[in-house]
Amino acid sequence: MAPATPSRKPLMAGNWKMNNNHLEAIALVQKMAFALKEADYDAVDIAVIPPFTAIRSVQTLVDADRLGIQYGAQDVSQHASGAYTGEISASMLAKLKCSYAVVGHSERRQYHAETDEIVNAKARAALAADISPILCVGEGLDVRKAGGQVAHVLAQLDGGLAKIPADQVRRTVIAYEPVWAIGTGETATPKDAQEVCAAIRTRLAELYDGGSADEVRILYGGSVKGGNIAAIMAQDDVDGALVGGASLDPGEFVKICRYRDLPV
Ligand SMILES: O=C[C@H](O)COP(=O)(O)O
Repeated sequence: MAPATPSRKPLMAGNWKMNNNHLEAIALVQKMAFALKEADYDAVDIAVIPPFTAIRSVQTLVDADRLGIQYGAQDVSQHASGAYTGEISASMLAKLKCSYAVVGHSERRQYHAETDEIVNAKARAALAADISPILCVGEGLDVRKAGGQVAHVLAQLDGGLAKIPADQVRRTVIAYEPVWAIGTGETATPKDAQEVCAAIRTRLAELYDGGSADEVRILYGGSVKGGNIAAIMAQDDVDGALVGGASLDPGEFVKICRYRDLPV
């Protein structure tokens, strides 16, 4: 597919998962902000995805210091409001000025039995609140070994994007995260990542149109670190990364954001 265009500004999103209380979150964002320069924000969208309990603290810090760091949530309810104990609605996240909500992360699919239908409802709830969903897709090791990764991922994509119109898909971010590469130290090769990300973009063009497909950012996730990000970002259809473990280390995450300075 076509190489990245200026309309696809790269996105580096740090998914902290269940790490960092609100005080630790403030300290981590302060360290990142101290290291990041204006030119970094110009080149790349940089986001942190803290636990719900830390979002308000991150917002306060970002607002007070006028930081260029964006932020989002790790999940969002499919419901608008009501008797859903423990859930957080998209409008609540919008009130905290979240730019993103991760939906369908493999850990949610695996430990909370989230289906493509639920993931789709969450993505639509986020979009209705003007929040960009980061829709995660990815195959397990058994599927990869059988060579079924593209079919598996495209089925998740079709399900996750159901009833989302073209004007909204442009604001959606897709994250390709092979489950076998998450937190394992195993990274997909750049070629593996490109194969699936290119297939995702081709499917977007089939479901919508070439223009929309060209605008959607497709991230890679799975053991991304400073040592492998440059080669991953050199792939035509990879527009950024959803970073887990390495995003907890401000020095490493800033290095990832500055992938252009690293050798491929
Ligand atoms: O959301 C992030 C991904 O699950 C990747 O996590 P990881 O970088 O720790 O492998």
